[in-house]
Amino acid sequence: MTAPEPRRRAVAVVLAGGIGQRVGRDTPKQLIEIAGRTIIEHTISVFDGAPEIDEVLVLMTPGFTGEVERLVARNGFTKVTAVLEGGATRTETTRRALDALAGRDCDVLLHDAARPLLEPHVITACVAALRDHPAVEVAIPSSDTIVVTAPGPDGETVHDVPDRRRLWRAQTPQCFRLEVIRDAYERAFADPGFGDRPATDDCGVLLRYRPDVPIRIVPGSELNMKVTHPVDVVVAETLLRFAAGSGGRSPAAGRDR
Ligand SMILES: Nc1ccn([C@@H]2O[C@H](COP(=O)(O)OP(=O)(O)OP(=O)(O)O)[C@@H](O)[C@H]2O)c(=O)n1
Ligand SMILES: C[C@](O)(CO)[C@H](O)COP(=O)(O)O
Repeated sequence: MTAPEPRRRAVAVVLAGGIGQRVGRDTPKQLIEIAGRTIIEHTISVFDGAPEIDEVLVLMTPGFTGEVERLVARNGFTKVTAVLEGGATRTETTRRALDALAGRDCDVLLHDAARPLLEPHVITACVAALRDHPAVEVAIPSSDTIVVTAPGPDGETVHDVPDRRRLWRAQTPQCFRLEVIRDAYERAFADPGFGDRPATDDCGVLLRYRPDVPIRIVPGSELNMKVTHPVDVVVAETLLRFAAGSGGRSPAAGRDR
């Protein structure tokens, strides 16, 4: 019997380079305090405490890296090796992270700082899936019907209603063998047409520039919401307090389509 291959080093990248325009506060939304800690502290804490994660890299909004370094020191997050400045878009922030890891032999888990409710079992499933798959996307089946629109004479009109059984909502982390996602990003940034259609996630960049690489789905969770709009701050706070008071029992249990 052959021994299983040792797993590669796993680096979590916390993407926190945004300003949180839609939440509309004076400071980046990842610095909003909910349930006793800032959003970014909740997020880093999940990775810092995950046995499968060897290292955490944080990309923060320019002007706020010192603030995050203070939070890292205050919490004693031992796996954080660097807090770097993010770029002007999420994609540029990802690229900076990938450049910082150039030449390393590792897997990378790219995660939105704005998803502070990530559950440890999802990280476990992602790292396990990376043993056999070069790319992994965390997603949940869509419980809403999704419609495709087209511009009509009086505004947007419904053009198509795709089969919901094949529709999923992408979350993060999105996880890759480093060399695979670095290659996709190099191709993307060399393509003058890359900016024509904004890339909203990293698996989308891989699909577009390395369509030969299959992307494996790992089930996410309704709990792993993204704090995007003002109401999400209230929802995330409620869920975090519930999770803290329920001994880890997930309020997302019982999800269905
Ligand atoms: N230049 C950017 C923009 C976004 N992000 C990060 O990507 C994640 C998802 O992005 P989003 O929710 O859109 O955050 P913001 O860009 O901050 O929000 P908004 O679009 O409302 O300004 C967030 O953790 C955000 O900090 C990033 O690292 N660098
Ligand atoms: C990556 C992502 O969270 C997957 O759902 C999402 O696309 C990020 O979008 P945003 O507009 O940058 O928040």
